[in-house]
Amino acid sequence: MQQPTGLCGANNMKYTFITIEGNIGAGKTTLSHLLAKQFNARLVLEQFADNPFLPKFYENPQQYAFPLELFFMAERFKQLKELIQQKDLFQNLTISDYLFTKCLLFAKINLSEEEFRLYQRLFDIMYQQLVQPEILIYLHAPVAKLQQNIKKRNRPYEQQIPDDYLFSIQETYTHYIKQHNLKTIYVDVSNADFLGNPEHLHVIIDALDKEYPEGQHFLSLP
Ligand SMILES: Nc1ncnc2c1ncn2[C@@H]1O[C@H](COP(=O)(O)OP(=O)(O)OP(=O)(O)O)[C@@H](O)[C@H]1O
Repeated sequence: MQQPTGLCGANNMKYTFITIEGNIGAGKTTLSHLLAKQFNARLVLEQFADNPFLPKFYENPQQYAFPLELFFMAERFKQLKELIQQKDLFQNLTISDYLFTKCLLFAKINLSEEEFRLYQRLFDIMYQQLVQPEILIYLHAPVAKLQQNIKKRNRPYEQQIPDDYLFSIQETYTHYIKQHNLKTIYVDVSNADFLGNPEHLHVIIDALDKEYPEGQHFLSLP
C-alpha cells in the first residue's frame, strides 16, 4: 500500500544526496520541491535567474557563451562547496536540481574547442573538491513536450530556443550518463503531472526505496 504524503520521512531513506536532472523545461525544479517536502530534505536549487549573461546569451550565443558558462560554474561551485561545509551533509537528505557536471555538458555544446579546453581545466579542479550525489533521477521528455513546457512558463528569453539545441542537450546528457555508468533512475515524463497526480509522485518515492546497482534503471509513470 502506498504511504500517504507526509508520512514517509527521511528516517528510512537510503540516500543522503539525490540529484534531479533533465533538459530545459523537463520539470526538475517542481519534482525537487515535492520530494524535498516529502522527505523533509534540504533543497539546493539552481540560481539561473541571477546569471546576468543568460538573456544576452540567448540573443547572441557566440559572444556571451564563455562568460555565461564561467558564471554558472562559479555560482554552482560556491553553492555546492558551501553545502559540504555544513556538517550535517551526511546526516540529512539533500536534494539538488542540478549536477555540477551540467556546467561541463552545456559548455561542450556552447563553447569553441579552445575555450572548452580551458573551461575543462578549471572544471576538473573544482569537481575534485565537491561531493557527488549517490543517485540521479533523470527526467526525459521529447523535445516537442519540452517546447510546450517552455512556452507555458513563458520566460521571455527562452521563447526562441531552437529544437536542435534541446536535442543536443538531450544527447549530451544521455551519452554522459551511459559513459559514466551513473546510478540513474531514468523517468519518462512525457505525460507526467507530479503536482496534479499523486500517483506519479509516489512512483518516484517508491523507486527511491529500492536498491539499485550502478547504471540506468528505466521507470514509466502510470
Ligand atoms: N551551463 C549552462 N549553459 C547555458 N545555459 C544554461 C546553463 N545552465 C542552465 N542554463 C539555462 O538556464 C535556464 C534554466 O535552466 P534549467 O534547465 O536549469 O532549469 P529549468 O529549465 O527551469 O528546469 P526545469 O523546468 O526542469 O525545472 C535555461 O534557459 C537553461 O538553458
